[in-house]
Amino acid sequence: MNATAKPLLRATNLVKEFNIPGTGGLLRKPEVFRAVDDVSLEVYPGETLALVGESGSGKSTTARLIARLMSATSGEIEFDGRDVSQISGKELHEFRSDVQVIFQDPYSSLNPRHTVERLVTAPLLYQNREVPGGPKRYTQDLMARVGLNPDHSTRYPWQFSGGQAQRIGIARALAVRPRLVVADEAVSALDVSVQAQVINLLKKLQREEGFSYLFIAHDLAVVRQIADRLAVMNSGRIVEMGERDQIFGAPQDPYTQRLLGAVPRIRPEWDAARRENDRKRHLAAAAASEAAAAGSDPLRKES
Ligand SMILES: Nc1ncnc2c1ncn2[C@@H]1O[C@H](COP(=O)(O)OP(=O)(O)OP(=O)(O)O)[C@@H](O)[C@H]1O
Repeated sequence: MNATAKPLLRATNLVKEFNIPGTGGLLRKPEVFRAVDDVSLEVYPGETLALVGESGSGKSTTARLIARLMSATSGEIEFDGRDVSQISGKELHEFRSDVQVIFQDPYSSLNPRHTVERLVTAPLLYQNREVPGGPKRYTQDLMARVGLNPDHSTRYPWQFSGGQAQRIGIARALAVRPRLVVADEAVSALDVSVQAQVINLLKKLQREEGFSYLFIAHDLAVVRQIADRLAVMNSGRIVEMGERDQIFGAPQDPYTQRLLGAVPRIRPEWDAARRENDRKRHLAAAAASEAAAAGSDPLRKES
């Protein structure tokens, strides 16, 4: 990375703690679990920073803090030189044009009752922004850009395959011309061949638009194809950060060495439980995102 470039995003000493019910009976006090523990990172204009680590290492929570879908317990987030850690209302709306999220499961993050046209133009309409050329034309142009048939703009998400539905999610993220796209396991649910096509699409769109990615993934083969730099997370902390080739070629931290040496395998039943858990969390996050775009601040509702 160019040492003189200014970061687009800077997160400093981010901490997120969750209260979890205590074990051992009703009278036990809740315990505090620190999911994100003093995370600092920077994302530069036009680059892809991949956040990698095993399941539960805190990647998604970090992504949500950065996208302001969840409030941090402490720490700071600067976007384009401005502190956005505490913004709300109109400022938070504006921030949502700059930072968009693509979720893992398009079927649960896209409202099944809305047509592609409504889904794709909603972020603009929420922000009272004009839809250039009108909703239909704008949607169709975006659909063509993400490799979907523009004639299908009046269809619903469930009428598309998984890979196509994820392209709708990508089109929706692009509709507001963001400067940072947070891709949270955006290709993890797709078959390998579809995955490769969507990764190529994500790279092409970045070349065309010049935005940055914070790319959350546990699959190192995927990360290798897309990342410029990597930040490796373990138990809520970043244990190593650097250029992709340097980390893949000569990982320094023992955890990174283990991660690269043995991609963790999980039993199918655990995977199913994890996906269900993911699905619920993504639904909640998508609802929070829609509520935020619609004008209410989801952070106020958070316990
Ligand atoms: N709302 C919540 N309440 C309590 N604990 C949570 C909550 N969200 C996440 N966690 C916990 O925080 C830890 C980090 O979760 P996170 O989803 O950020 O990890 P991850 O690296 O993205 O893993 P995965 O790929 O499985 O989602 C996990 O132990 C998770 O169970």
